[in-house]
Amino acid sequence: MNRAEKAALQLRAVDVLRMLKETRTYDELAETTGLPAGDLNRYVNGHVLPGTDRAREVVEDLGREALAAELDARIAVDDEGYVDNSATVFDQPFLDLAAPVVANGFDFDRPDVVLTAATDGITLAAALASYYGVRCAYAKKSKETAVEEFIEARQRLQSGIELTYYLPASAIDPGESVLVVDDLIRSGETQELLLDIAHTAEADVAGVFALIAAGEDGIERARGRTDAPVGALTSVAPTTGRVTND
Ligand SMILES: O=P(O)(O)OC[C@H]1O[C@H](OP(=O)(O)OP(=O)(O)O)[C@H](O)[C@@H]1O
Ligand SMILES: Nc1ncnc2[nH]cnc12
Repeated sequence: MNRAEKAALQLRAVDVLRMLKETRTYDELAETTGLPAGDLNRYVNGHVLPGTDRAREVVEDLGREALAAELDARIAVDDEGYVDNSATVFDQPFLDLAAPVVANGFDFDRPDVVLTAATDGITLAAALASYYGVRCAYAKKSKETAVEEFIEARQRLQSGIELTYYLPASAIDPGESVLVVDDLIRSGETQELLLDIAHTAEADVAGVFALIAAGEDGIERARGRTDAPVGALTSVAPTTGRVTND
């Protein structure tokens, strides 16, 4: 690891600790991390940087587990298994703090573009794009006025309804690397449409990520479409109720 990579890892660890500190006292943070409260205080306040080994532990293992627990505490699941994750997707500062943990915990290569589907994936995609310092793009269910050329992806859903997503063709250049993200993956149909868009754009796929997997079908479906890493931070049981897709 060269000096710059070491510094980047140390700074990411500080980001993770700051995210965890949002909802904890220093004593609680010491309990979560197994690190002394005094050291944690110095890291969080930016007076001292954690050593490389500590930084790696914080970023790769601890951060991911703690973030998953934080996410679980923020989501509500109704009796048919539908997820209300407004407390997460409406909280941009939380997602900004989550981004380094996601980026480092899932082995994604740094993309050129983070791609999602409007609407609920947008804040997560923005947080990851900002973390990587790259563009964020979102496909929509309608064509934006004044855009001349679109990439379209259409699919007939399990429900029988046809769904089309449109992305301005200028959003992704051939040969660019795309990280496909969404707040939630259930059937995987939305992610598949986004992967179709990446394919039409002649882009490479850096990975597929969702904050929440409702069942395993969507993750498996995405894995069938790419060799890049595919993952979700947490999972809930699949829906039991009527399947809707508006
Ligand atoms: O894996 P899937 O079965 O495709 O489901 C996941 C998709 O469903 C939700 O979006 P929705 O279509 O409800 O649109 P919204 O983001 O505008 O709410 C969610 O934000 C994902 O994009
Ligand atoms: N909020 C949600 N919960 C579970 N499955 C879904 N599929 C689409 N939106 C969903």
